[in-house]
Amino acid sequence: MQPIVTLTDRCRKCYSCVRSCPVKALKIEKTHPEIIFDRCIGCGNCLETCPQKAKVVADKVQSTELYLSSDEPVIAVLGSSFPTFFHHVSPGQLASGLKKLGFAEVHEGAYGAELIAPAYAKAIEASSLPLISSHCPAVVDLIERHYPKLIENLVPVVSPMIAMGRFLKTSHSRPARVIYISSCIAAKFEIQAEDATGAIDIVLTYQELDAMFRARSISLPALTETPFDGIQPHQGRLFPITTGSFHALSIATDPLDTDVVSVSGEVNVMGIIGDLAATRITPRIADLRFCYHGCIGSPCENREITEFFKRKLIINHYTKNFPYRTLSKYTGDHSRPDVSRSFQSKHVKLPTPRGGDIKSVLQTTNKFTRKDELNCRACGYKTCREYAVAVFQGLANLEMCLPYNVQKLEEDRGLLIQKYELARRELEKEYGDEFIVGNDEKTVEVIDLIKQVAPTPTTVLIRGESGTGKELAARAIHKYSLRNDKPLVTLNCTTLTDSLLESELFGHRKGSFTGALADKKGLFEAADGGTIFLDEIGDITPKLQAELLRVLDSGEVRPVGGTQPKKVDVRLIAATNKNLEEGIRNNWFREDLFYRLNVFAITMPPLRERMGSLPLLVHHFLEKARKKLNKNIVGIEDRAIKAMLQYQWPGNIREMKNVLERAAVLTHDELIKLGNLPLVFAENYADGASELPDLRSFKNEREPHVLRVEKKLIQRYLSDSGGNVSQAAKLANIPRRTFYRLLDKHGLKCRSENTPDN
Ligand SMILES: Nc1ncnc2c1ncn2[C@@H]1O[C@H](COP(=O)(O)OP(=O)(O)OP(=O)(O)O)[C@@H](O)[C@H]1O
Repeated sequence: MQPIVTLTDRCRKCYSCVRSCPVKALKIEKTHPEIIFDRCIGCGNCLETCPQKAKVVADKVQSTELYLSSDEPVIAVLGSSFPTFFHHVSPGQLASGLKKLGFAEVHEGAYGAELIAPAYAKAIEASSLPLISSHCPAVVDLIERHYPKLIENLVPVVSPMIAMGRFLKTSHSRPARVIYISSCIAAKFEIQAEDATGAIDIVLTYQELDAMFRARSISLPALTETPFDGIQPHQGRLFPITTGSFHALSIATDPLDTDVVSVSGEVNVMGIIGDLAATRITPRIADLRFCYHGCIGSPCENREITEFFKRKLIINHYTKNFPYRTLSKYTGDHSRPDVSRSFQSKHVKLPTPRGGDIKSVLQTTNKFTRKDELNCRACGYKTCREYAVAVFQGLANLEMCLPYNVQKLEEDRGLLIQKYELARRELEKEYGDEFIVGNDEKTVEVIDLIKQVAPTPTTVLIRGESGTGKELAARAIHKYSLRNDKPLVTLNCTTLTDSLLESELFGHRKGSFTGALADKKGLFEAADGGTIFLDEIGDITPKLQAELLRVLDSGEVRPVGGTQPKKVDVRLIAATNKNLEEGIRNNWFREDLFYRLNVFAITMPPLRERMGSLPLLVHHFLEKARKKLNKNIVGIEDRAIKAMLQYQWPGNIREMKNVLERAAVLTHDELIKLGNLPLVFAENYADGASELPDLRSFKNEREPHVLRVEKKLIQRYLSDSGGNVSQAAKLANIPRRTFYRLLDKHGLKCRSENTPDN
């Protein structure tokens, strides 16, 4: 497992980590920036700067506990900055706490600096090249991964931590585990490096150790002191503070000496590395530490006290004496461990952009001239060009450019407003100011019910066959309710899958399922204060039925993947053309939900039961068609209305609306004629004509017969021509276009220009 992990659900893509990463070791994935460990130097900046704490140190407490519960002795080594983190207790109390946790021995890591000091002296003596200290693992990684040219300048010696590990492991006759406790994130990476593996088993942070004490209810201030077990360090204790490494490593310095430089902190280190790489400077030794103020300034250090106080604590610790009972195995005539180390290039070359590549990325993000390059750094890169290179190399993506995104959002917003406006106009056309048209007994009854229930908060279940005006009724209820200044949100439950429907209704939290890229409000929330209309309620699954029932009972919605419920004030209107009672009997609809919905039921009568309103409806729909088609239609002939009255309508009013719209399209007159209606009307009309004495006239009676003969003739020509329309038209001696018109008029189709199917 890598030492740093990303908690993707916490990430809010603010790019703080990208901004703070000195080597741009982050690749932007869909939901979060992911660390590219081949480039990462383990400086821990991303941990420190993430406002959401989405980047965290991989937990090593569990693996430590596992070692502690094994038969092997486990040795604790306290990093040299430990007095700054555990400054409220004495070193002896800390040692007692560690023993209570089960550690067999406690050592000071500062001794490691003393172990490597002679090797440093030798290296400095022998080298003709400017040397770079190799005790800071972040600096080593920086050189190995990003400045391989400087590898030969690294002091070929391990860090104090690895020296300690090697020392302890070689001093033990039987296998022992070594846990190093420090504030250094890079140390967690260092123990995985090929040339350093095996010396240290786990690097724990001070915070992790503190958590172990708390988990076991060990109160350090209440403990009596226990002596340390290793060799007591001296000047090594100064190692964590700036320039302290000179004392610790016995490097002679003089303030006037430009041959020895000591630098700490990212900006200074990056600067000096640049100078060294460009051979602008050639000191004898450059002592570099990536953290500001040295090892007491690392990301996992105690942030509650200042660096000045920490420095004082380290110096106090250096001058103080505390109990040590050095085990004999460490004092004997043992050999010093091998502290040599080699380094290799771990540089991964990224693709280099060519001439036009950068320009094309810049242009994609609306940067056409130098002036357009704002270099605002919101993406995390210093300049737009640096960012464009990162996009080209696949590290960054276009979404990261804030000015581009703002502009895009503005444009999208404009487009959405346009689309919304179009959709609104369409709805307006469809339902608009329209109220339920009709003066027959059943329609009047329905209108009365609507007027009664509308101003109340009662849930309404609208039932009726397809196209009988259920949605129209729902809109009327909302319109006449006290909520009409708030939204009416409608949803057709058949159009979505179960899971999408759930998230559509109740919303979802980011990451709750694939594709949930951000938090989303559900329709219940969108309808807060208003009305929600759930059409085709009979189509929702039992799981969703249960959830809906819960919402209706509690008045609270819980987004998918969320834990916090939210109160909503929504009036529910549901509609269905299904037989819900049958659903209860056959177990596809919950009885409790049915009663919850069926508080007030309105059944929309089918058209066949509203024939008294047919003339009114006809005029209403013709008026709509007139507006829609922008055609001057003044009315409809009596015969057509009578034919419509005679027709055996199913229940669907929409069908009648469509018949009239089609007629309005076909007519060349200002008047809709019987002939403009589908043939079946004329045929029916003829069959029932005897019942309509006032319509008897030669002309009226002749028309349906003529139509029938016309249809038969067309069918015969088609059959004689083997279904070929051009040939059929020739046989009939009429233009092809006229033949096609006749086919359309009689509802005839030619099978791929072959045989008629009617
Ligand atoms: N009484 C009426 N007055 C005016 N227009 C009506 C009437 N009844 C239905 N309509 C019109 O018929 C069409 C179908 O109505 P609506 O969509 O409300 O029916 P529905 O029962 O909800 O249909 P579905 O079952 O297909 O969802 C709409 O264009 C509507 O305006």
